[in-house]
Amino acid sequence: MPSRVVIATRESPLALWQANHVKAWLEHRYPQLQVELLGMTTQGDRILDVTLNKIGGKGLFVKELETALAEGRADLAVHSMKDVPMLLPEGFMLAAIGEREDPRDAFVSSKYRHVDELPEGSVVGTSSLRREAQLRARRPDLIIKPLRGNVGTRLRKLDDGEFDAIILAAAGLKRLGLGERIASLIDVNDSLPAPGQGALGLEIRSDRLDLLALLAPFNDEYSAACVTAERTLSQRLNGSCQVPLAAYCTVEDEHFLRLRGLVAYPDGSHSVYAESNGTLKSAAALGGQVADLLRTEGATSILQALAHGA
Ligand SMILES: NCc1[nH]cc(CCC(=O)O)c1CC(=O)O
Repeated sequence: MPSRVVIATRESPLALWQANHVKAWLEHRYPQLQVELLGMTTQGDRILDVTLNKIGGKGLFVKELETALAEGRADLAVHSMKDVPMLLPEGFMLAAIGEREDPRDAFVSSKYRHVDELPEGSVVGTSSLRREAQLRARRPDLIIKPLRGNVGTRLRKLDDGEFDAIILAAAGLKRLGLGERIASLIDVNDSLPAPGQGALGLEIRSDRLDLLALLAPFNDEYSAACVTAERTLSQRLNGSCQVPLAAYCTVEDEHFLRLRGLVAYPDGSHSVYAESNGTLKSAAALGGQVADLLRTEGATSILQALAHGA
């Protein structure tokens, strides 16, 4: 067992909170272990002026961290599972997926309590095609404008009056102690969450078996099964940030999984939905099954239309 571990982390307040959360867990579990953070700025943090969807998506936030692992400057990286590509590069693996925080999207506004209270033509900030599509389906009158930056930046833009409301992940706000900014939590059936939303994952180099044993107890069996089902669904449909795709899995009565999936046109005009149940042990198969159901319902034509710039 190592005597010291270094955690590679982005330097946004949320990333630092998450890295410190894992550091505290390690120190509590292994009192002899020395734990340090290695902060770094990723390409995704640097390019703030372009909508991420257009420039390569999720990988931008994890690549620099993986380089630090590859070069031995750090031992593990802590990620929001929502930002982790389904296929990790050769030589890397997830050692554990922790217990999930609230997976819902949050409606944030100081003027209105709920999406339904927004007057016609209100301006809502989100850069997520998934959130946009589901919001437009319910409220075609809203004006949806892009919103980038870390959680603090996004809240500042709301406070500056650029938007009447914004949509953020509840998990990030709660972790940062900003839960009081949530006007209301959006029901998962109105805004089906992104694959992995609210869950933390620990990434290591595949050859670090010593770390695997150390980190295994961080894994939460239920959260890991759900995130596996959601991410498999996404992968089977070639999901990425460019695709308005939602996948949300819950554990029903302790040993059954219920996986819901949705693919939608960003303009909210049309969407397909599917769900199915499976066992805890067959999470990946369940992901594949719901992906197949979505294809049967017409997901492929939506995805093709989007790929061709519709
Ligand atoms: N896309 C950025 C991102 N990645 C993870 C979270 C929130 C925390 C989580 O889902 O674990 C956020 C912010 C947001 O979507 O509001």
